Amino acid sequence: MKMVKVCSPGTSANLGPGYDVFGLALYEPYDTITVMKTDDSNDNDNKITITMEGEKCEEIPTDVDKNTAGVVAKKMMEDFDISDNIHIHIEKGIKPGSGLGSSSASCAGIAVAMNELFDLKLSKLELTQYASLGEAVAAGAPHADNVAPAIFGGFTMVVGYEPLEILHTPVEFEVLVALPNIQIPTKEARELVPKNIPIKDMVNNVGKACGMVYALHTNNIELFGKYMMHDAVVEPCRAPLIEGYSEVKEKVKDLVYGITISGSGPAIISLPKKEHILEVKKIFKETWNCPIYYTKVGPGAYVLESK
Ligand SMILES: Nc1ncnc2c1ncn2[C@@H]1O[C@H](COP(=O)(O)OP(=O)(O)O)[C@@H](O)[C@H]1O
Ligand SMILES: N[C@@H](CCOP(=O)(O)O)C(=O)O
Repeated sequence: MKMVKVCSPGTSANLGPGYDVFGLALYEPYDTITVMKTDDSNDNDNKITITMEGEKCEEIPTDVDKNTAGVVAKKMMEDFDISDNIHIHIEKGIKPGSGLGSSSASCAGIAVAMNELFDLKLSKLELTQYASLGEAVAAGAPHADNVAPAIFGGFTMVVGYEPLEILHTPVEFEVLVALPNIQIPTKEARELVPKNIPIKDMVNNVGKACGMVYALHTNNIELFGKYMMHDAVVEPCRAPLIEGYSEVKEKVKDLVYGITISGSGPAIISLPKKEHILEVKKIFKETWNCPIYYTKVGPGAYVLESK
């Protein structure tokens, strides 16, 4: 095999009270990652080269140690004694700094592509472990709540980091996502998260997060959305970064099942009530005049082509 092309989804992490734990894979937007064996060796005698096209790609480093895909590919090559030269091409469909797991789509996509190209036979958990190394470069911490759904698809919970433990539930529902035209680097947004929290906020978040899992397993989207809106810890610190968000949340709270900041923002994820979709879209458009994705929960990264 000489090349593999993978589709790697955008993801929405946290979902309110599930900071660094909950994540959802989306059908749209997505990145496409191609990795190919090459005979070229470049000036730095580096075995990996990277090119990019698409959403704001001019802002993303192509240096192997700074690009999230490069970091993951390099570590996999070291661990499996891979001596081929490779070239990675990323078609960026997810704007960086979006809150839709742009950096992690590249991490997850390259892990899946390398696994296929070199027939490594890694499990999804092992792929998630490799992919989270790339997140450390983008966000300053190897948080796995984006890479887990990007690999497993559906809804995922990172129930432990050391060792990494993921629980996965396939779910089916629609989401309406607004992507306001600002960029919020995850690294900076993580600095706003309080280092200590009052016990009552911890009790609130654990309670609401448990309620969301119960709601998923009893197919109760209404309950899931209701609890998703009640993060007492992280959302209050980040909401001021997104102009208009608090007002929009108030305006649409009865028109959707739930609404919250996606990841570290600025994307906003909502669970729409079918009969109010147009009204909610209009409110998003009037406030942010920005791209809107009406999509649904989707699969994890998958191979599009290999030859
Ligand atoms: N392959 C990549 N795709 C996207 N961003 C990358 C990539 N490699 C490095 N980065 C860096 O990661 C940061 C974007 O990640 P992040 O702030 O987590 O945004 P998002 O919420 O969209 O994932 C930017 O500084 C970007 O330059
Ligand atoms: N749990 C992380 C999730 C960041 O998601 P992203 O899509 O903004 O990268 C956080 O909230 O910092």
